[in-house]
Amino acid sequence: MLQVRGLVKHFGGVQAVRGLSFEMVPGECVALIGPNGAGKSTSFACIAGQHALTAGEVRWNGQRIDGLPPAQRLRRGVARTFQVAQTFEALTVLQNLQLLLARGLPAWNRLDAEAVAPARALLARVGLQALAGADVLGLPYGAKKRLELAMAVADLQAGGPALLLLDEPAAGLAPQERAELMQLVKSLAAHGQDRRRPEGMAVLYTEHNMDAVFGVADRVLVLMEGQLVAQGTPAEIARHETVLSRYLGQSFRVRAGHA
Ligand SMILES: Nc1ncnc2c1ncn2[C@@H]1O[C@H](COP(=O)(O)OP(=O)(O)OP(=O)(O)O)[C@@H](O)[C@H]1O
Repeated sequence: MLQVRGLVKHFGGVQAVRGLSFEMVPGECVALIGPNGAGKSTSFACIAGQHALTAGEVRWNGQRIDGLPPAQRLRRGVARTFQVAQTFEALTVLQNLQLLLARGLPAWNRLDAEAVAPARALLARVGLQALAGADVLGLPYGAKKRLELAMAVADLQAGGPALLLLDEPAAGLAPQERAELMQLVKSLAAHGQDRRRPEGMAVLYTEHNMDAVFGVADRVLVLMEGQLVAQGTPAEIARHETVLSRYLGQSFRVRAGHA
């Protein structure tokens, strides 16, 4: 279980996050939304370990993870994607994944034998099997976003409860590609990457595009001015007066499917 308690983050005099608390469990897909400057990125970065907290704590399975370096967070089953894919562009899609699964360059010589089967399985899971041999450099943007996701999941191969943190996973995608990628995200939350995680994984993502929230997330957290003003199912959030009047607006209220 992820437990965020009383998370506060100040940048000098700027109170970016002012006491955020929530919990989530594996199998849940939770979206963190809110207007520009609401504190989404800062909250995400605090949970993902990029920023030290001003106050509060972040626990995963009962243990504090705020302040832990990335390698230790990964060992506890906490991985994240970055908006800009951190790939080796001169290598193929398959080689990038093999490299991650073999845990780094010193293992390069034994890559083929040990990591090719899990790398291929993961590529199939994210719908990239046809591009396994393609160089990352020339990959279409949508495929890069899928590879980004696969690489974050590859970090979680060890098994055990997993938390996947996704920073705007579908940013920059056209509507059809966005919808397909978000269904993949939802499926990873519900079912995990393979049979070793039947309970699924906890997936927390930030998002600006409401199509990637409603119809995808199990639960939505709405931040405004650094505070959680609402949380609930998409249907509850779509009816929430404060959220509608201060963020989503009248046009959202009347759009078919969201009301
Ligand atoms: N590194 C920083 N130094 C100083 N102030 C910052 C820093 N990062 C964020 N802030 C401020 O903290 C507040 C929250 O910003 P944050 O980027 O977390 O909001 P957001 O909800 O992610 O916004 P957006 O949707 O525009 O990305 C803003 O007032 C922002 O200017």
